[in-house]
Amino acid sequence: MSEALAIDVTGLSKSFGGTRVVDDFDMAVPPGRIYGFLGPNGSGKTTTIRMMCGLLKPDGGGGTALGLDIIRQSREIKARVGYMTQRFSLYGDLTVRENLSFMSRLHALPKTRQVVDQALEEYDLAPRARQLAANLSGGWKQRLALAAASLHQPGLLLLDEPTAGVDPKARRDFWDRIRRLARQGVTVLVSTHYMDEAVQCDNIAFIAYGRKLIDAPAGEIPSRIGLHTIRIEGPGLQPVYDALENTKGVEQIARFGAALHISGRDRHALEAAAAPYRSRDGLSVTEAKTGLEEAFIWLMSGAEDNFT
Ligand SMILES: Nc1ncnc2c1ncn2[C@@H]1O[C@H](COP(=O)(O)OP(=O)(O)OP(=O)(O)O)[C@@H](O)[C@H]1O
Repeated sequence: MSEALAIDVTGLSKSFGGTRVVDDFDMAVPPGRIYGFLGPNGSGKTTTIRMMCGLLKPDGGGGTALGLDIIRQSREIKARVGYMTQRFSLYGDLTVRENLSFMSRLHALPKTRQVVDQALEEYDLAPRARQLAANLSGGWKQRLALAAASLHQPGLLLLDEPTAGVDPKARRDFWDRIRRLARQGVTVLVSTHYMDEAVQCDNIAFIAYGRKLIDAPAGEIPSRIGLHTIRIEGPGLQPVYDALENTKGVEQIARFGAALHISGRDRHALEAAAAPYRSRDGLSVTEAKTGLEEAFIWLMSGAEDNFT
């Protein structure tokens, strides 16, 4: 069935200088999915993504990307991958049009002018066609980078923290475009540290110290971990924070604006920890839905405890 999957890899491993940075990694991604990769710095997200797309040879394991063997057919896969990094990787001293024309030639696309005109139109870049790329704002730079990365109509799009430092509206526009590409069948792999990028993904793989700790639809992650959360809201929360930090049943405590979110896997112990505050004047104690953010903070600190 591997033809039907955009990515189908098993047992991938990679070491650098004797240190194993990816260990026994499996993944199956259907086409048209937006897959987010989260995890601490240096946990192996980029290395994993690069191996899955034939950009880096694994030491062990194997599989297919777009139905092609990631080791033997890496050259063919590379031609069908679009790559966008968080750094602006185009030429600042070329215009928007010149950058796209350059990319078109790099991919040896027929009818460069037509392809470039179409991309300028599709990405609303036509009014800026003659502007130097260096002079574009952050949001427009990312839009140009996405237009350039998808010019050759790749089946796989790799995004490395694509909207870092971009304003909220430009982020929203950017993600609308990513979803449009996914609807057209493009499989998107995103490595990110940003919660607002993570929530845009269909599935999320959480990677720590080279191992995949969870791989699930974004909405299912909190329940898969089995984390419960209680919200305590009101004035003067610092003493409450200090007391709950060391209370049995409270595995995690985090500030959310003017509230505290306490989380733990043992619901009864968590409720018992919060109980004394229910009767405190001015405090409101309510059950809250565990969000992705709490789930990731929990996964992240668990990974630190287990692997460092
Ligand atoms: N070409 C390389 N040579 C040597 N070490 C490398 C190489 N590429 C990555 N590493 C090391 O492998 C580890 C994993 O790196 P990787 O970039 O895959 O992590 P990451 O999860 O993407 O990190 P970040 O979130 O910081 O981008 C790091 O310790 C990194 O320094």
